[in-house]
Amino acid sequence: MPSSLVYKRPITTNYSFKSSSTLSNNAGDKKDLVRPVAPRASVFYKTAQKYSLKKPGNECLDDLRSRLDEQERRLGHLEDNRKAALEKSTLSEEQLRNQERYRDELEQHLNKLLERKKIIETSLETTRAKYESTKIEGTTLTQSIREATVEIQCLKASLDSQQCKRNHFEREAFEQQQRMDEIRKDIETLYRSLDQEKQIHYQNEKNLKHRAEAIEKKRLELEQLQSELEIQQTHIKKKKHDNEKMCDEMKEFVRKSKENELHLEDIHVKIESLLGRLERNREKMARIDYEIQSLEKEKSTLSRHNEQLLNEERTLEANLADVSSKLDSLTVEIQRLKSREEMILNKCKQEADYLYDCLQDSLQKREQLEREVEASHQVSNQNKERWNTLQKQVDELQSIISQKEKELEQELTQKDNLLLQMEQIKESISSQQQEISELDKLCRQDEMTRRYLHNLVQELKGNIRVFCRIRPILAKEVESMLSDNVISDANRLSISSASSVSSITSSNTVSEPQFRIISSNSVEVVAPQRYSETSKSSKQHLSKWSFSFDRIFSPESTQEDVFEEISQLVQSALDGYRVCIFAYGQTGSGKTFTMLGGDNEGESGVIPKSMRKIFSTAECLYEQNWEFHLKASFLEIYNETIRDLLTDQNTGKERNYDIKIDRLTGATYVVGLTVEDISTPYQLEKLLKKSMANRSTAATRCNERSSRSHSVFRLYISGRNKETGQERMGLLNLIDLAGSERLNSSGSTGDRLRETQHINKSLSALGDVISSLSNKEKHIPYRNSKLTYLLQDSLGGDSKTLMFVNVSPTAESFQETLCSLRFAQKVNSCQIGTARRVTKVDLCAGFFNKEATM
Ligand SMILES: Nc1ncnc2c1ncn2[C@@H]1O[C@H](COP(=O)(O)OP(=O)(O)OP(=O)(O)O)[C@@H](O)[C@H]1O
Repeated sequence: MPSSLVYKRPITTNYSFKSSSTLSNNAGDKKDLVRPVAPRASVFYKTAQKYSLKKPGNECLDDLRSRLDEQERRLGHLEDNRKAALEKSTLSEEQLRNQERYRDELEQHLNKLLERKKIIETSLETTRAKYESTKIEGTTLTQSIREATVEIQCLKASLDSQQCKRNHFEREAFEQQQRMDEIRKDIETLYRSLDQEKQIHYQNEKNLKHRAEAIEKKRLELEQLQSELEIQQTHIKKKKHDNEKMCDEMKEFVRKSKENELHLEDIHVKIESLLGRLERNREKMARIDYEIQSLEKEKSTLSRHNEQLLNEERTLEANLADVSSKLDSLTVEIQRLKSREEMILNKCKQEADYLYDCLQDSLQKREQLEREVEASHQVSNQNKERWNTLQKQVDELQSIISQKEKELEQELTQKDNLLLQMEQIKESISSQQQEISELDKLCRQDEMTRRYLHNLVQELKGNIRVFCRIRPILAKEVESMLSDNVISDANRLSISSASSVSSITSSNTVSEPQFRIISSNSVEVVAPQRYSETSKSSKQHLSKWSFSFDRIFSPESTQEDVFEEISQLVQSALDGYRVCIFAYGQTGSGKTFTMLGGDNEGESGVIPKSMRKIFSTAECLYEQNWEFHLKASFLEIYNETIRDLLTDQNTGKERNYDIKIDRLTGATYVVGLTVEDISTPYQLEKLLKKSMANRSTAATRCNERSSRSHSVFRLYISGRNKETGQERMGLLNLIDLAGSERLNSSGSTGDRLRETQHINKSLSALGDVISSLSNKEKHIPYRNSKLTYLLQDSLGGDSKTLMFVNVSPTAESFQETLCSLRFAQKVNSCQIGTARRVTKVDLCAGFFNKEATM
């Protein structure tokens, strides 16, 4: 509380609120509300200070005063605000609400003040009571109290006046509120009307635009129609001849023009309605212009639009005038076309007359045609008769067809029967196939029995057999006979080939020996005259000898005949036997020819033919699951020395090949000898050529190609049955022995003599071995020669041996022929045990391993 409190006393008598209209003008009179500080009050306050009136009642009064001042200020402020609100016609509701709030607050404050006044009154009464109770206080104090009560009364009066003011203010506020509401409503209506006007304006604008667009479209349509009219005009000009079409088009055009007229009338009506609307819009726009100045611009634009529309209307009217003028011209054209149509009608009448004449002619023609039809009826009757005959033929053909169909059915049934038969045949074929397979099995069994029987036959025939082959007289031998006057006429000789003579006629028996073949195994040899004379002189009286062998081949016998007989032996080698075939005879008797063959084609000998037989049989047996492997070696024994005919290293120096015997198997083998695998006949041919090239030959007096050595071809055959597991080990020895002539007849000396001695020694050793075997001696002299030692495993009880005794038919060779035949006779009389098949022991493998490694 300030020490000098300023009290602003309100006017109690002359204070009154001015009206809102006057308030604004008398804003400066607000100062009148503040009055100078009353001297009595200051005295009161001074006395109050003096008496230290710092009591609750004084404080409240001060507080009340300050509040009253504050209220006065607020009221003044409110007054100012109200004036401002009044000045501002667009006072917001918020402000009004604030004012109302302020008014409410003021009311509340007034209520509070009244309450506090009551409180203060009560407090004053209490203080008064206190004053009275204390009595200490002076009369001034009571006076002051009275003044205070006066003051309070003043305050009450001021409060009353304030209440009056408040009521007046409230009334003013209510009136203001009412005015404000009215203003607000007016503003709202103004806004609404503005919006409506805007909408109407926009709508009018849109309508105007639409109308303008429609007018534009119509204008374009009119232009298009105009162009169409022009096109139609040109079309009419071009197609004058087509009247009907033109008329239609014209009608169409007229119709369209009428439609256009109607369209134009519609447009006129629309334009009129638009004008009415425009008028209304103008009125509206005038009203809007009156109300809103901003719409004036739009009004001007609308007026411009109106002007444009008016212009368009004028142009449309002008177009319409053009169209109407064109219509007039078109009507003129139509009239012209009508006149043309009349002309055409006249022409048509003329044509009708012409056609009538033509009709008359056609009637005449018709009568003529009717006559022709009658004639054709007659023809058709004839055709009917013909048709009937054809029908009969057709019936006959149908009967034939039905007959054929029956035949076809029969054939079909036959076909079915045949099919059934085929099925039966198929079944029988399958059964036959089964039978064939069974027969195959039987065949294999038969093959087994065949081998057994073949072996038995071989055994019955004897394990060593002798075939005698008499070679023919050679061409060169005939020439020498002629030159020597041994024979006088060459025509008596039957020449079988360029190089040989097959036979000599009986009249020639004087000078040449004769071989009279009694049967297939016996031959009678008649000595030549020369030999008979010498034998008489030497007291030998025999002139003919008979010999029996297993088979005798005449000079006419071919290589095939010979091989046919020995092929069974070759088969034995495949069956697992050891077979030994050798050719014996003097030089030039045909040993090499028999074993290897001649120079000409078709003269292949035993060795190549045996190989072919073995290959073909091996192939056949392959089907019975037999697999064969062949290996071959080729050697010669020359002067008791072994030479490898398959080696490439013939340096000229003789290498000593030793013959060994495998103790386990009894097989002989040559240590270090070449053994080659043979899988094709070509390989064998190559091998034979190579061996022939390596074979040593030397010309002798007897035969310029005489071989002076024994050649031994050994073929090792190992076979195995994949199915049964059976194994067979065969060995085929094919030996071309050296010439067996005696020393006296060969006339050899030196090296040739030594060769002959070795040959004779080995051949006599062979004879000894055979005779020992035949005599079943304990000791068989195999070791006496390299040949017998080598053939130890193939000459004996376990092997099959065949000896060819080759003889020459010449008189010069007769002595040697006799010797050979005698030797062969001895061999043929030998019985050398039973052959045994090698099945388990790998004889060939023993040969291969040892011969190849040592
Ligand atoms: N059966 C035959 N048919 C035709 N010509 C044969 C016949 N046998 C042998 N010759 C011919 O007789 C000649 C002598 O035959 P080959 O050379 O075979 O006798 P060889 O006994 O082998 O003599 P060597 O002991 O000297 O070898 C050959 O020219 C041969 O062509």
